[in-house]
Amino acid sequence: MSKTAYVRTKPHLNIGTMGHVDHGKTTLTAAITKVLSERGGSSTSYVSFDRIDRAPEEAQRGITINIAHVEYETDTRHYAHVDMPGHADYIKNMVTGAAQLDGAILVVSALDGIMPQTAEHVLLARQVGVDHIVVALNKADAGDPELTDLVELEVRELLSAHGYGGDSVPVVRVSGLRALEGDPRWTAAIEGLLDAVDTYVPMPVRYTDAPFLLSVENVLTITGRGTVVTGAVERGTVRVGDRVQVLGADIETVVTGLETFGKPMESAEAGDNVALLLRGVERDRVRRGHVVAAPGSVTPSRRFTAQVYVLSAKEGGRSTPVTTGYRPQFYIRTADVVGDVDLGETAVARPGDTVTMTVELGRDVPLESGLGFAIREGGRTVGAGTVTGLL
Ligand SMILES: Nc1nc2c(ncn2[C@@H]2O[C@H](COP(=O)(O)OP(=O)(O)OP(=O)(O)O)[C@@H](O)[C@H]2O)c(=O)[nH]1
Ligand SMILES: [Mg+2]
Repeated sequence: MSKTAYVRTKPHLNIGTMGHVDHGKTTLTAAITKVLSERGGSSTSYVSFDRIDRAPEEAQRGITINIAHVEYETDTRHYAHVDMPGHADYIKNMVTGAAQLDGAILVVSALDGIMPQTAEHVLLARQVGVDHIVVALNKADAGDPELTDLVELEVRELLSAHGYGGDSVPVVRVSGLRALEGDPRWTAAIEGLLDAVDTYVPMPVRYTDAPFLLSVENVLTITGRGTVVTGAVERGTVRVGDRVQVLGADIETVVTGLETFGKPMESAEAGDNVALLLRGVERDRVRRGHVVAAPGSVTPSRRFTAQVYVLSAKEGGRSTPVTTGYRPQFYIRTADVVGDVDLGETAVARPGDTVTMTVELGRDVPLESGLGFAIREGGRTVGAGTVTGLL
């Protein structure tokens, strides 16, 4: 563990790259850190492509599987950036990662245009509450300008169709590859992209005064120190020495260490990406999807009413209706839980319908009105909903 403490000098935001497989998300992520690391006065370190795509399984298959986090700093902000997987199988990770995003960079290859996962990621971003998207039209070095114009129109239309105001969304033509090579035209384009992110993605409201809550994304063991959970602080503040409850594991313990990007910190607040060292907790007691919270501040439950949009077949959803007794997976914060659907008098929900339903989950999870979730079945997203009441 590094000894240099994290110093909060600029507002912190969580953003990430999303988009179809091979459109250049990881290359662009590396290019952003390179351009910023070479800019005077920035504390950003360059993170190479290989270090972002680093899990052994990823190198073998050449696709991003786990969500990689990098950090960088512009003149006005500190960003944690998740490089999200493009492959359809890894949407589950994407749901987890995107849930914490204040904004996203949608990467679209100027050569290929909109592909199935481009559309799916925009839809998911909407569902998990990402309100601001900036588009990187990547591979602009290789694309024909007129075709690139068409791709831009297409992307704006897609964004408008999902309520993102496609006419006003910044679309920046970039080349992650050429910027990594240091070509001045394309490093300038990366600067332009970052300016668009700085100005277009607003600083979100952070609920720092609320009781602490963090949904566990990952669990690790640090030899000699104990069990660490990682994730984004959803609300509140946590300090070293604070008592916390781990919902799902039924444990109450004390936070004995706090870190962000390998740097120790005294206190973490809403929006921060952190690792929490938990006293005396065995590694296998805690899992992704559990929630760490201020003791007594949340009560898990399993029955709720929800407003749900059932995706149409065109959006990658089902082609047949959903009926009472349907039993899909519910993705709530970082949890993935099976649930029974009761449609009451409606009885049938057709693809494309918005319906009210009652859900009974397979286990208790912290729920509250207004919480968003995704419904998945057989590896694809089939619905998106919001909790309207607890039963
Ligand atoms: N010409 C050109 N090629 C690029 C550019 N950016 C990326 N590529 C190439 O496109 C391929 C895919 O790039 P990645 O960065 O791995 O794409 P990705 O979106 O992260 O892919 P997944 O993580 O598997 O979804 C690689 O061969 C890159 O070298 C670019 O700006 N211009
Ligand atoms: Mg990648």
